[in-house]
Amino acid sequence: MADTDHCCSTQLIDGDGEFNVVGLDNFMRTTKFSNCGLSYAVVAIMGPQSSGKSTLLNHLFQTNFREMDAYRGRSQTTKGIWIAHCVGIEPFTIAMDLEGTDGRERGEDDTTFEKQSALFALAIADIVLINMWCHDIGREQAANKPLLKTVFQVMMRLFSPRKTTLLFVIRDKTKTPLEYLEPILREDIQKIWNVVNKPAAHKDTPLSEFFNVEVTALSSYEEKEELFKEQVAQLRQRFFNSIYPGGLAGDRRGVVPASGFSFSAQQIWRVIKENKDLDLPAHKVMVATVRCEEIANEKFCRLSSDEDWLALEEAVQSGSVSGFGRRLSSILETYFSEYDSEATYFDEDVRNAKRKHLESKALDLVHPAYLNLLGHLRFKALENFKSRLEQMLKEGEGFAASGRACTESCMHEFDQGCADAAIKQANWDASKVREKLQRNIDAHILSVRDAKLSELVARYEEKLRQLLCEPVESLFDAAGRDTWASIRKLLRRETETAVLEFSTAITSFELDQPTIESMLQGLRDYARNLVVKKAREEAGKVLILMKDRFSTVFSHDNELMPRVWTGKEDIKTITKDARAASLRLLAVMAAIRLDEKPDKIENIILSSLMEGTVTSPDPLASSTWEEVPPENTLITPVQCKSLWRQFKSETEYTVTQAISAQEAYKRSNNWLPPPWAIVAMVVLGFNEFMLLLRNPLYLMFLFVAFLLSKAMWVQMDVPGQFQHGTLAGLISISSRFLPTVMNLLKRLAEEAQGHRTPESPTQQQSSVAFQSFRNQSQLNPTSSIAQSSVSSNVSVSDSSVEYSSPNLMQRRSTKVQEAELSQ
Ligand SMILES: Nc1nc2c(ncn2[C@@H]2O[C@H](COP(=O)(O)OP(=O)(O)OP(=O)(O)O)[C@@H](O)[C@H]2O)c(=O)[nH]1
Repeated sequence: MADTDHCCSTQLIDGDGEFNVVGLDNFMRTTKFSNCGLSYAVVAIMGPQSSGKSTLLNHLFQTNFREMDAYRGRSQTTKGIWIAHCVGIEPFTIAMDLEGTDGRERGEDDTTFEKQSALFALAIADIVLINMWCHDIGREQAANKPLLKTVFQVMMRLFSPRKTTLLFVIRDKTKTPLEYLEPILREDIQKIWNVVNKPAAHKDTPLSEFFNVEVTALSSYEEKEELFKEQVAQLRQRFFNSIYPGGLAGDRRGVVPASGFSFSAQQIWRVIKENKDLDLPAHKVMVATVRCEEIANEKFCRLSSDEDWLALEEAVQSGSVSGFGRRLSSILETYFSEYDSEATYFDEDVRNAKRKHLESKALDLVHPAYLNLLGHLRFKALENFKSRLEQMLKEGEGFAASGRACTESCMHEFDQGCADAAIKQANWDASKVREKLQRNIDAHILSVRDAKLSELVARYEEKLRQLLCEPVESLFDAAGRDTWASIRKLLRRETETAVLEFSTAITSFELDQPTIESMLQGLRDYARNLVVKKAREEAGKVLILMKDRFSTVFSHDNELMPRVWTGKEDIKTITKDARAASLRLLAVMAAIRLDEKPDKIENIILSSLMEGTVTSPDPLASSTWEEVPPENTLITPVQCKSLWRQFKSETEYTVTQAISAQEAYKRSNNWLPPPWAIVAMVVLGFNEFMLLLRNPLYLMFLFVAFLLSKAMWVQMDVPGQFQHGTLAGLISISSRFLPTVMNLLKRLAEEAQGHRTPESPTQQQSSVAFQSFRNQSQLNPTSSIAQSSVSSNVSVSDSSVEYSSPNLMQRRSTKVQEAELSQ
């Protein structure tokens, strides 16, 4: 199919009824017809074949429709329907040249091209020129009669006619003036209208309801060409501003916007060809629907690939973007307003519905970026909150006040960010993200608060631990009647001080009263548990403590001086006292008495174990103490009993040792021979005694020997050495002094012989050792005594050393040494 047979005209529908979509689109593009909106008019011409239709259009609108060559005779030249742009006429006007009618009636068959094209022209055109020969007016067999009948009949098939202007152009007018011709023509038209079959709804509808009838007459183009052109030029003027009120098509209805013209024309022709009724209002809605959708889709596609939008979307991926809302609003506005301007002339309801759809799609497209941005804003606000809170807390601000201030500032910043991100086209709701931020902030505050409070609690717990543990341990070490009272007092004092300080420290957290109470109670419980734990620890080593107590009492006198078992001591009483002291310690350790409730544990223990009072039933044959709840019991009565047995068996050795030491001491002090031996010595040695008295040299020798013996006696602590038995004493003394004495005697012998030989290295060493010992003795006269005292005490408390812990041993040794040194 040829698109453009003439340079400016386009075949819209060919002789076979094929619609030239490409040609029409090309026409619309080249003439920029699509941009005309509603400001355009369509002028169609119909009439008998070779009645000069193309000639008239060409002269009227400066178009170039093909005309018949007059010299080649009358034959049909125009096939199908052609269109052309009427250059120079405002508004944009399209001329439509229809194939000529053949002047014969074809019955009621609507499928002929003649009727189809007539219906198409009536549905599309605002003005229809009916070309007719002047001599046909008033004639019964006029060629235009079937044409008019066709026009009126098809008009009935349009549900809502467009009020088309029918401009009757009388060709080859005679001298008869138009004033005479027009009424005859109108009468002819009315007659035809009257006989046309009309639907019941339009039975009495006047012609004027459907048509504006205008009549004009032109002289013959062939015979009076100049006059013809003059009249055509005048007629042309009537097509200027034809669509405005008062114009040829001033009261037209149901115009399809120019951008929908192509689609509309195609659809109309399709419906006509399918021989269906042409519901113009429905068609208009359909055209609007299709076109608005097309426009909306096109806008959406362009928005999706808009460079500004893509840049914005990318920027939002990596962080917050300032001015997001303003920039996005502007981008969206561009496409929405383009849609509005392009769809403005389409059916309002359809247009609005499609706009909403476009908005919804566009907003769906950009909404993720908005959410992304809100995510950044939320993250940023939360991070700012964290750092600000930390800073304020570092500066010493109160916790709750800092939390409030930081929350307020960060939420305000977030709100500002949201306002900046908001777009004009939608009322996006940031409240969910805001709530999430608030939740995040609250959770952070809570976690920081918990951490700070835990830190504070730990600090006070550590403080309590330091204030309570050692003093409590020390009180247990010195366990006595007042131990638990002292512990209670200590616990109360330190706990209340700590609680007071702690409650002041947590004021800035502005906690609710129940929480404060629970925390303070927690601290009190902690302190109490510390003491309980310590008490359990000490109770766990009660046997050692008892033995330690026993040793302390047993091995020291009332002035805490180490005992020397001289034989005068009442070991039985001392043992009893020491055991009683140990049992009192056991009684102290047997139960926790933090609640100041009196009990009879000490009485029970002392009477049952110490005094051996037998009562029935045995108060110690139980696993609970009377008046003491099980959780406060540290050592059950039964355990006390078994501990006592173990204690007694383990301390027995100490007592035995003490008795042995006492007997040894007695033996070592009783060194004089028996009286009968002394008498025998005096009787038998009388002569020798007298010899000594008579010889002063012997007397002097005896005196010197006595002094030396005495010195050695004292120096070597001979009685002390013999405390452990005679043999041990002899070995100890001989091992210490024999080499020295031997050397001394050797030297004396050598000197007596007068042979002074050089000293051997061994002799030199011995001499130096002897000298050092003497010096030491002179410098620290007590050291040897102290040494011997310590060794004696260690021997007494052997058993206690065996069971005591190292520090206890050290403590004991130190105590003993100190006491001895001060002595
Ligand atoms: N008598 C007379 N002849 C005319 C007039 N105008 C044009 N013609 C002649 O009529 C013949 C047909 O002219 P067209 O303009 O081709 O007529 P048409 O109606 O377009 O023809 P089809 O499209 O084939 O139906 C030509 O030879 C014209 O010169 C006129 O006003 N009077």
